[in-house]
Formats: sequence, C-alpha cells, structure tokens
Amino acid sequence: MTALIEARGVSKRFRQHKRFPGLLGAFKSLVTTEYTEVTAVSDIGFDIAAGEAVGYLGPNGAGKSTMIKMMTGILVPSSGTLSVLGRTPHLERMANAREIGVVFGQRSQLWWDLPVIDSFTLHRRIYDIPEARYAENLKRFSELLDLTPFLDRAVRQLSLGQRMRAEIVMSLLHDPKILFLDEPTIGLDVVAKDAVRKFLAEINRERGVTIILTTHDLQDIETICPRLIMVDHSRLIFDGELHRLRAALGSARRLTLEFAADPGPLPLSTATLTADEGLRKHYLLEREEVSLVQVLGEVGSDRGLKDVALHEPDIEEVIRTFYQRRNAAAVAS
Ligand SMILES: Nc1ncnc2c1ncn2[C@@H]1O[C@H](COP(=O)(O)OP(=O)(O)OP(=O)(O)O)[C@@H](O)[C@H]1O
Repeated sequence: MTALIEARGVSKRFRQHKRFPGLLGAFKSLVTTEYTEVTAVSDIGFDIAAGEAVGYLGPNGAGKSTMIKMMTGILVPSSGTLSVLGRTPHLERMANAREIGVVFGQRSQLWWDLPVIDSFTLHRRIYDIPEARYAENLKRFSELLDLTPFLDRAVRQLSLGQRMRAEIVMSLLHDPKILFLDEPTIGLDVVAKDAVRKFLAEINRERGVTIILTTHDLQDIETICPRLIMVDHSRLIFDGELHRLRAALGSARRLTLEFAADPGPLPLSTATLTADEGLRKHYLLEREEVSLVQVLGEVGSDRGLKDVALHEPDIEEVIRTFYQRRNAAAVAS
C-alpha cells in the first residue's frame, strides 16, 4: 500500500509580534520589533493511502488548519518533510493544485458577483477539463447535491448551505485524487450538513477520492471517516480507526430488548441491566468481546422477544472520554 500523503516530523512555527498589555502597551505593540514564536504543528508524522477518508481532529488552535495549508502547498513547513502525490506541495504548487481539491469552510473560492455556473465554467478553463467530462461531473454532482435550482444565481445571493454545496462541487469538477476540506459543515443547518456528509461519503466510496477533513462536528467523522488523526497543542495524540479508539476506551454499548409480554426478571451474565420497564429492558454491554448473538442466546427463544436495538457509544462520548483521560494523566504525572 503506497502512501499518497507522507508526513515525516513536520513542524510549523510562526513568528508573532509581541503584544504588550495596557494602552501604552498597545502603542508599543505597534512599533515593536520583538517577536514571540508560536509552534502550530510539532513533529507530526503519518501516511495516508489512496482511497482513505481521514478526519483531522483537535481543539481550537491545535494546528489543524496549518497542517491542511501545508499539505495544499499554501504554507511551507519549518522543518520535516511532506510529500503529497509524490511532490513537495509548496515547491510544486501548480502541479499539485491540478490533482487536489480544496474547500475552506470559512473562505469562498467562488466568484462572489458571478452566477455559480460562471465560476464553474472559469474553473473548467483554468483546469483545462475536457468538455464531456466537465458536463458529466457537473450533472452528477448537481443532482447529488441538488444544485440545479440555484446554478444561475449570483454567489452573494446564496445561503451558506447553498454556497458550501457549490464550493464542494467546484472542488471536484477536475477529478482531483485528494480532497482537503477545512470545516466543510461549519454553520450549516442539520439538513445541509446531512446532504454534504452523505455526498462526501459517496464520493469517497464510489470514486475513490481520498478525503482529509478537519471538523469540530464529530458526526462528520462518524459518517465520512473511518480513520481519525487527533492533535492537541500541535502534537499528534492518536492515529487510528474510530472503532479501535472505542474499543481502547472500553466504551460500553447499550442494548434494549423489547418483549411481547413481561418475561419477569432476566439476569444475564453477558450484560448489565440498567433499567427495567417491564416490556422493555435496558442493558450495558461492557465487554467488547461479548457479541449480540451471545446475549440473545442467553435470553433464549421462549421469552417472547419482539425487538432488539444495539447502540454504539456515540462519537462525542468517545472523544470526550479520550481527552478527559489524557488530561487526567497529564495532571497526575
Ligand atoms: N499566519 C499565522 N501567523 C501566526 N500565527 C498563526 C498563523 N496561523 C495560525 N497561527 C497560530 O497557530 C496555532 C494553530 O492555528 P490553526 O489555525 O492551525 O489551529 P486550528 O487547529 O485549525 O484551530 P481552529 O479549530 O480554531 O480552527 C494558533 O496558535 C494560531 O494562533
């Protein structure tokens, strides 16, 4: 499995003008030649293979956008090496741009005063996309993201959700191998978020487009990204599959059994009863190795079992637990 993206010991430090407190300090800050150094990305390393969908996660200021900007060639690493599709992104920005798509949730790449379709046409010319391929992609993506009703409207007249859908379509018209998205669902309503997530998951699955996205909305990860890279204070703290993080944290699954008639007390050795509503009983499956089949085997077939619902711990719970345990360990040491 060859990596499409390779990061080795990548760091990025920014120089920021030193700030001084108070009114006098404000004047001093304007003329000072003193700098402080901020480390935004610190010694990060990973490989991303073709066809993966990776969520890049971390608290505010952890260095997510900086890493995306380095991978797209906008920023230059202070140290370490970065290879995207076999190139050093900032040295071969133009060649890189032809093979990647980029969406920044907070910044538009569409022409503000032009109808959406005109931005797309310009994009086709800049990227020299063959006419037939352009038409095919435009039709397919417009259908999937329901763009047709506003293709002729000026970008400045669009709602945030409409604009974001248009941004994503434009980023994919030239068939990029990799799509980078920095907070693609920020500020969107529930319906628009859902449409964007399903679309990205489909593009990844159907076309094999490699996706790397940053987000604060963990549902984005849940729907699109089997793999998580987590950073905190500029450093990598987890790289692996979401289900492995779940398993490592021992997060319990919740099970609900519904019966046609009250089966009476039903103690199980494989699950812990948490609430008994008579016809409906709630359990926790604390051990990862216990399967649903085992539990149902223990319940037996003669108890009038009507329905079963198994809930994985939600991703918010898993990530919160992970950060809490890390912080607790840091305080203890
Ligand atoms: N151009 C810049 N000049 C100076 N400092 C910067 C610059 N860009 C980012 N930083 C600093 O680098 C750190 C990481 O910023 P970055 O935007 O990468 O974080 P982030 O994880 O994307 O945060 P958020 O979730 O808030 O978007 C922050 O301390 C930020 O102030």
